[in-house]
Amino acid sequence: MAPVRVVLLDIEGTVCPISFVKDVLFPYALEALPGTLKAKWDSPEFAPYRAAFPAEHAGSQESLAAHVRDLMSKDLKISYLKSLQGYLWETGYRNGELKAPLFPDVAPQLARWREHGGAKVMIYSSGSVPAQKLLFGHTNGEPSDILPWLSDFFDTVNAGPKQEKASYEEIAAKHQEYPIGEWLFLSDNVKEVEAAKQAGTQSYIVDRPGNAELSEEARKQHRVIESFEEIGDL
Ligand SMILES: CSCCC(=O)C(=O)COP(=O)(O)O
Ligand SMILES: [Mg+2]
Repeated sequence: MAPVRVVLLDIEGTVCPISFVKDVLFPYALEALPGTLKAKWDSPEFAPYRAAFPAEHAGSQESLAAHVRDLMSKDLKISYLKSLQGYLWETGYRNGELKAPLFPDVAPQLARWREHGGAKVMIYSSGSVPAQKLLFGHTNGEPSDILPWLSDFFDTVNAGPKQEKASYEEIAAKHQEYPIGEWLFLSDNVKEVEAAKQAGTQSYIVDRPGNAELSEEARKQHRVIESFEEIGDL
C-alpha cells in the first residue's frame, strides 16, 4: 500500500453528524431565507447568489424562496443552492448560534497528522467552499477555529460532482506534488468512495452514528472505519 500524504475529507456523515446538517443547518437557512431576501434582494452583495439561480425562479422573492424550499426538501446538492446556504449560515456562525459538532476523534486526529507532519488534510464536500470554511472556523472544539489545519478546499464548483471519477482527478491535478495513489479519501457515501478509487486514490467508508446503513456488498468491497483513530499516524 502506498503511503498517505493527503487525507481528503467529506464533511456530512464523516466529520460531523448528518443530523447537524438536516436538523440544525437546514432549518436555520429556511428560517433566515425570507428576511434575507427582503433585506438583500437588490443589494450588490446578494446579486451573485440571485444571478446563479435559473431565471424562471429568480424573478421574485416568493418564487426564489419556493424554489429553495423545494430543492432543500429533496436535499439536492446543486451548486447555486449550496452557495446560497453558505450565505444564509454566515450570521449564525458569526454570532455563535451555529457551532459545528465534530465527531470526538476528528480534531485530535487532524492535530496528530499535523504534528507528525505526515499528511496534509484537505476537504471535498458538496457544501460550498465558503460554507466549509465557516464550519471548520466555528467548531464545538478547542480551538474552535481549525481552519489553519486544512490545506485546501474543494466543492462541486471547483472540482465537480462527488460521484464522478473526473472530480478526484481534477483535485489531484491541482496538487501534482502528491501522486494520486498517495491520497486517502474518507466519506460516508459508497458511490463517492467508488468514484475516488476509480480515479486511483485510496478510499475508506466512514460509518458514523446516524449514517445510512451500509450494504453487505459495500462492507465486502471497501474498508469501513468508525473513527479516524483507526487510521493512526501517517
Ligand atoms: C459544509 S456545508 C454543510 C454540509 C452540506 O450542506 C452538505 O451538502 C454536505 O455534503 P457532504 O458532501 O459533505 O456530504
Ligand atoms: Mg457525506
